[in-house]
Amino acid sequence: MGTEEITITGTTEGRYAEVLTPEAIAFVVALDREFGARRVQLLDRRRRRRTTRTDDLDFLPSTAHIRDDASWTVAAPAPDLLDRRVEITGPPERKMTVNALNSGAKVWMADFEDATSPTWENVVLGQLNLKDALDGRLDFTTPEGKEYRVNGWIPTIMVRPRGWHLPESHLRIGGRPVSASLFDFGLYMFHCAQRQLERGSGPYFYLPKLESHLEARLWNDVFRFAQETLGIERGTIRATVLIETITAAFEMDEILYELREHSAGLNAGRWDYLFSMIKNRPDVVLPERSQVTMTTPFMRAYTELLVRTCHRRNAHAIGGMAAVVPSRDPVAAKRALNQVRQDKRREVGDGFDGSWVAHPGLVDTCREVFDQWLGEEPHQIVRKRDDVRVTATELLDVRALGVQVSEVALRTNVSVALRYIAAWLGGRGAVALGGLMEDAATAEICRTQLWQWIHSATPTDYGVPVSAALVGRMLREELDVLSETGALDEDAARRFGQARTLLTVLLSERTCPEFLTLPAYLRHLSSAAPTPEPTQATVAV
Ligand SMILES: CC(=O)SCCNC(=O)CCNC(=O)[C@H](O)C(C)(C)COP(=O)(O)OP(=O)(O)OC[C@H]1O[C@@H](n2cnc3c(N)ncnc32)[C@H](O)[C@@H]1OP(=O)(O)O
Ligand SMILES: O=CC(=O)O
Ligand SMILES: [Mg+2]
Repeated sequence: MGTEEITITGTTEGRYAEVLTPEAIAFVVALDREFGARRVQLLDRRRRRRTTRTDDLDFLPSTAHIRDDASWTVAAPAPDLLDRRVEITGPPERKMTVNALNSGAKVWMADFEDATSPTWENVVLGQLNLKDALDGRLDFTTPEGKEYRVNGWIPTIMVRPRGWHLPESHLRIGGRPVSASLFDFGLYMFHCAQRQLERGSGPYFYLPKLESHLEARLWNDVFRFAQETLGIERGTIRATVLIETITAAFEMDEILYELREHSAGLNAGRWDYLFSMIKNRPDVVLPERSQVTMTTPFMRAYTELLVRTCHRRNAHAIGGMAAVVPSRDPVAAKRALNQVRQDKRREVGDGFDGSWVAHPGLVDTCREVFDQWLGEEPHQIVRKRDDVRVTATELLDVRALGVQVSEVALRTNVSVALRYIAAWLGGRGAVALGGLMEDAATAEICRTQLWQWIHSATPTDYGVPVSAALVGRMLREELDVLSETGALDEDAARRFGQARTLLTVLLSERTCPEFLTLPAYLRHLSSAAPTPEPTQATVAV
């Protein structure tokens, strides 16, 4: 232990060096040495659980005592996480960081997961932007002369590290890539925890894509270790876990329990949840995205259970993303605001304490809805929702949705998956397509639906079943339209070509591939030449 060579492949020069200091790298390496093996075991457990399951999912008998025990609660909220009525999310790209900090939201979630394409540049400079924001050094002027300045008050910052499934291949210990979660978490803790504490806030996190309470336990142990190593009082870190996998929905109480000394509640990560549902129930074909709304019984069961579980443990329940973005066309913009308003009204009525928006233009709408309901109260945790009773059958009830796929739906999934992957390969992890916010979670839905429709030969509304050949033809047509209209320069054409190949491979697998971001990262980003030219640095730690 401790003698393997530490290598960084990727630029470490210029302002990168302010993030990649030997001490910061040593901290990430220490985290990975301590917890890397457990992460690998848990990923293995995920695989075994998925491939060996014969019965339907259910609440765990072994943890019934935790669910039945009414006496425990999570830690009291940190003062600046008491009122979370509107949270904006987005990648910590420099301009968007300024805009998010000026958005007027209560919380900004700086996202290294669904909204970020994990190029070396994005993940390291994202950390730099966070550090600069806390040092008051974020202001800049574009070459066109537009000034970006952070106004006085800024939202509470929460950081979402990448999920347990992803490696960070640019930092290796003895040739083995470190965990991307520990890389993102470790760099932020190292550089920003103390800075946050000095301004009266703290190191706060969102934890994505957990599949079990054992993964929450791992995070809790990571938190303890980090606090102890950095000399920060135990219980300072706060973390909100996204419930966005079907297996985690059965372990909400257990996840809160594992993290209770650091917990800041749960969030309903609806898009990944839908993705997880499609992956875990390949036999049950879901209709197109727009038809599976939050009032669909199995989605409603999940959010109702989430609110009840959180409030019973004095924890915040945070709502999800209405994935529309305001358009420049006034009619479409009004429609988008109405859609967001309706979504937030449902959430606040159900008991959520706050919710997410994807765009600064939606902050006011979300706040108005919550203001109207909450008034001066910071949250509604007193509403215990004892009326809610949700069974395993209700969580899994996707039977009633038997389908026929329309040509429009099929083409939309093809187009969104292709365009999103191409954008991601070019370094953009979130894009607006057809008035909708598309990120890794929504693109995964498109991609897994295509897989599911092909593999179950789902009937279409124009008489032929969905097949690989049909999807292949649509992919070609989509690319033809793009090149005929001159939309693709040489670089974009290359990325679209890579996206098409990747998508074709993913759709032809016999079992539905776990994630698109993992093979995409390993094929295209992990050794991609960063700008400026890569250096091979060996760091002494
Ligand atoms: C399923 C989930 O996990 S949801 C959470 C993860 N996903 C996200 O966080 C997505 C966040 N949203 C975004 O990334 C963006 O809104 C996009 C990509 C969808 C659309 O962005 P754009 O195409 O730039 O939209 P638009 O042109 O309307 O933006 C107007 C301005 O608002 C800014 N802006 C838009 N969204 C955001 C945001 N979320 N945070 C900060 N600034 C934003 C833009 O940078 C732009 O700034 P400028 O006027 O200074 O140039
Ligand atoms: O992360 C959020 C989601 O909906 O997925
Ligand atoms: Mg998600």
